[in-house]
Order: sequence, then C-alpha cells, then structure tokens
Amino acid sequence: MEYKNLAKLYNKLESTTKRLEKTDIIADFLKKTETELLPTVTLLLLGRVFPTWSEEELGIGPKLLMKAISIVTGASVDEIEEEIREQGDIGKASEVLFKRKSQLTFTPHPLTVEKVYNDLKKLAYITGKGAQSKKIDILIGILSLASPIEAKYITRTILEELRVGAGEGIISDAISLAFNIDKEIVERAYMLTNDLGMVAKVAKSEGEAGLRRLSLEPGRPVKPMLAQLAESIESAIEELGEALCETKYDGVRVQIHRKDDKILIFTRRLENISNAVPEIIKRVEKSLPQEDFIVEGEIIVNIEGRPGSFQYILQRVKRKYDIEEMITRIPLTLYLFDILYYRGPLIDEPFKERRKILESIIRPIDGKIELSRQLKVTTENIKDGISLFRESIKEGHEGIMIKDPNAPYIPGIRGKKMLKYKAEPETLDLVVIGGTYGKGKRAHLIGSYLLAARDDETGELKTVAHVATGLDDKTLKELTERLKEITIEEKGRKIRVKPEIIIEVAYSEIVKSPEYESGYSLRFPVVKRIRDDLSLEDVDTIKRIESLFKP
Ligand SMILES: Nc1ncnc2c1ncn2[C@@H]1O[C@H](COP(=O)(O)OP(=O)(O)OP(=O)(O)O)[C@@H](O)[C@H]1O
Repeated sequence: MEYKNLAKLYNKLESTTKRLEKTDIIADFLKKTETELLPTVTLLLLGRVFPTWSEEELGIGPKLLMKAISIVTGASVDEIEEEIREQGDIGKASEVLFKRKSQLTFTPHPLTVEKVYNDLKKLAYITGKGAQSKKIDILIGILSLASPIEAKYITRTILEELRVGAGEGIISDAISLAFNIDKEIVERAYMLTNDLGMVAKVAKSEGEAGLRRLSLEPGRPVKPMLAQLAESIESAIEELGEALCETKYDGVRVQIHRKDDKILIFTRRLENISNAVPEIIKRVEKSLPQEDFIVEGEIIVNIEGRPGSFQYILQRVKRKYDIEEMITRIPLTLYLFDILYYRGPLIDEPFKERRKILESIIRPIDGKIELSRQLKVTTENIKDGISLFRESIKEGHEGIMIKDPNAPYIPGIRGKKMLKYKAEPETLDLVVIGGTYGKGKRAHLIGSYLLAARDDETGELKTVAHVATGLDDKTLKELTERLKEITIEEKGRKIRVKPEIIIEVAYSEIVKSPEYESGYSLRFPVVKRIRDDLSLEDVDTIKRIESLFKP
C-alpha cells in the first residue's frame, strides 16, 4: 500500500474532532486494507511502530530527527527549530520545509507503508559504535522519498506524537463497524489479546467466530484490572455486602507468566522486566507448579521486614547491569494476589474461586514469595476491615484493597469491583508536556512543569496544571537534563517537550478553570514522585479528574 493513502487518512482524521466521524473514516479504510497488512496499519494508526508491551523502542530524539530533516531539505537546524516554533509541532514544520524543497526536486518512487514500517522497525535494533550515523541513514532513506504531507506524519510517528485523535476505543469501534461484528465481541477480543492488529486481522478473515476463539495466552501480557477509590471502608463494604479485604502493598505491580519452561515478568505497563529480577523468577519456579499459568502480585522492597521506599524499587526494575549486587542491596518480596490462567483461562471465575486456586497451588517462602494478607469482611464485622487497614498502615503499607468476591477479572478496566482505601489522599498521574526555566541563579533549571491529562475519547493530551513544588535540587537537576533531551520547542524561558515523563501529583482540591485545556485545574499541586513505571496510557483521564471533582 502506498504510504500516501495512510497520510491522507491521517489528514482526514485530523480534520474532525467528532468520534463517530473518525470511526466511519477508519472503518472505511480498514475495509479496503488487505488482510495481511491490517496489523501494520492498525499499529501505525495508533501512532506506534511497536506494541506497547514490546521491549523495543524507536529511540529517536528530536535532535537526531532534525539533523535528518536538515540533510534532506537543506534547511539548517536553526531554521527547522524556527519553523517548529512557528508551526507548533515538528510534523507541520516538516510539511512546510518539504514543500519548499519539493519545488526544487522531484520524487521518483512512491513510498509504501511496508517500507516506512520496516525501516522504522530497524531503528530499534541499531546499537553500538556508529549507531547514530546508521540511524540517520535510515531516516534519510525514508524522508528523501517523502512528499510534504507524508513527511508530516512520518516525523510525528518517529517522535511518537501522531496527534490524529484515533485512540484504541475508536479503532476498536471501527473494526466492529468495518467487519460488522458486535462492539462487545471486538472489545473482549482486544481485552484478552491486547493486540488490536491481530483483532482487526481475525475480524476480517474469520469474523465473529474467529474473535470468539481468541483468548488469554500465557506469554502475552494483558492489561491489569484497576481499582477505584473507596469513599470509606464502611461505605465500600456496605455497598458490596461482603468483601475480601487485603493489605495494599506499595511497590510495582507484576503479571507473571509461565509458558512451558519460561517465566516472564511484566510490569503494569506490560514492560518485560524478567532480566532485572532473577531472584523472583527463581522463587516463582520453586513455589508455583511447573505448568503454564498467569499470576499477579506486587513486588515491594523489604528492608529487614519493613517496606522500603517506592523509589528503590524503580532502581531494581529499571536496572540493566550489576544485577547480582542489587539483589543483596535492595531485597524484594513478592505478594501474590490473583490468578488469571491455570489449566485454562480463569478470568471469568469469581475472585473468591480464583483466590482458592491460587492458595491451592502456591508454596509460600517466608519474606520472599507470599500470598497477600486477606480477610473476609461483611457488614457484620466492618471493624475487622478497619483493623486490617490500621495494621497495614502501621506496618508501613499503603492501605487496603476491598474486593468483590464474586467479580470476574476485567482486564484494563477501573471499576467498582476492586476498591482501594489509602491513608494518604488521592493523587493524579500526569504527563509533563512543557516547562519554564527559572530566573537568576536558577536560570539553568526547569523549575515549573506544565502537566497534562488524557482525553479518553480522542487520546489527546490536555493541560491541567503547573507544578513547581515537591522536588529536591538533585531531582530537579536530573529532570531538567531529561527534559532538555526531549525539548521540541523553546520560546524565551518556556519550553515544550515530547510527552513521556509522568509525574504523580498530590493537590488540595480540583477546581474548574478556563485557563487550562482540560477545563480543570489543581490547587496547591505538589510532586509526589516521578512515575517511570507508567506509560502514556496510564496518564489519568479528564473523565477521572471529573469524577474526583467535588462541586
Ligand atoms: N493486595 C493487592 N491487591 C491488588 N492490588 C494491589 C494489592 N496490593 C497492592 N496493589 C497495587 O494497588 C494498585 C491498585 O490501585 P490502582 O489500580 O488504582 O493502581 P494505581 O493507579 O497505581 O494506584 P496507586 O497509585 O494507588 O497504586 C494495583 O495496581 C497494585 O499495583
């Protein structure tokens, strides 16, 4: 397929903000796409080259891309930066620069979707000496064949900021419309496989029956079921009638898969961290059966029997070297709390049954791999739930989870079947999209950060607040360096950055505000921590902010 067709599709999508129109446009396109190409087209529509759970990353920053654009168009890097400032993003700037160039040159070969996709994929595998120049060569190879409109979307794809407002929800609806299959069936197939490309392909080639056959598979991570905040322990238990309450451990959520002899550990953003925590793999091997399974739990830092700070755990899961040393320096405990697969999928089983299965197959190892502490609480013994909360806090944990014993496991959904109650007030996970350099002595530091939330409908990022408190000087320096790397626009003291750093913020109150694109803002926002364990998809949505807003 010619890439021109995809570029035209992106352009059409950008010209409307209406969800239904976008769905129609995509459905039409998917119908016309050959079956084999559907997985590629679906990924590119999402603005990605690799699925979210893949370990591969494009790894191209704005600076490298600008260099390639400069070579292809003849414009200097300063001119490109100027154009980005003027147009507001690298895509539009490239379109303008390529238009200027194309008045001088003539493109002989049309670019194909396959070429763009395959060449971009190659970028992830180039490492070592001379990597930068090899990467530039590939970028030049693609861009020198691109027309202005193609350049607009290729550059945006490379920087992972496609901005055409086609999120997973819209694409899932479009698949249902294109191939005339019930929305719920498409959604469920996506929920179980986590692969919209495969869903599109099966929908087209095998229809509804094919989608119904798709299921959970050990080795392929699924999105975790998320929790809502409980107003109070009492109200949560009264609403559920009966609940299974558990200690809420503050670490990293992991989904552990055993497929044949291989054990894989994924984080909540479905990142594969198996190599970083070999001791956990060994313990899982020892204490769970030698059969395929998917279990879930929380890994926490255990300093002589007390939970250690969340920041330590990030040092462990992000680590790529000196792992053996880290095992003794930062010891970990795994608490298992759910099971999704064992001798077949279990997600439709009620939680109490899943827990029984988990209990029946695990051989706990004290302080190394354990079951989450759990207690059955009904309206008759609410005080026991409250005691569990108090004890958990006293021991240094975060609070408790309050779970519906009869609920199935619903991947990727934040619902009322699993509630959390914490000692500290709720926080928001927001992405940094800009910043402001300080003045005087602090002119070299970015001291204030512009934060955005996600629009659930379109996937667009919308501003919510500036935050300037809560960071120590060391973190401020580190963050400044990281933001410099991903700066895409600079105007005076203000910068715009590629959205990738996620910050957890506490606040005193959510208020309505016309000043920010989301329509809301935060009073007294304070940075709690940097959440390198989250991805853009985990950024809180405007809907969530709305639900936390108390008029
Ligand atoms: N016993 C437990 N059962 C379920 N989840 C638990 C348990 N202990 C700790 N957790 C953690 O609590 C999280 C549930 O809260 P939520 O789904 O809202 O995630 P979150 O957005 O990361 O919230 P938070 O920032 O409060 O952890 C789970 O993702 C998991 O990481």
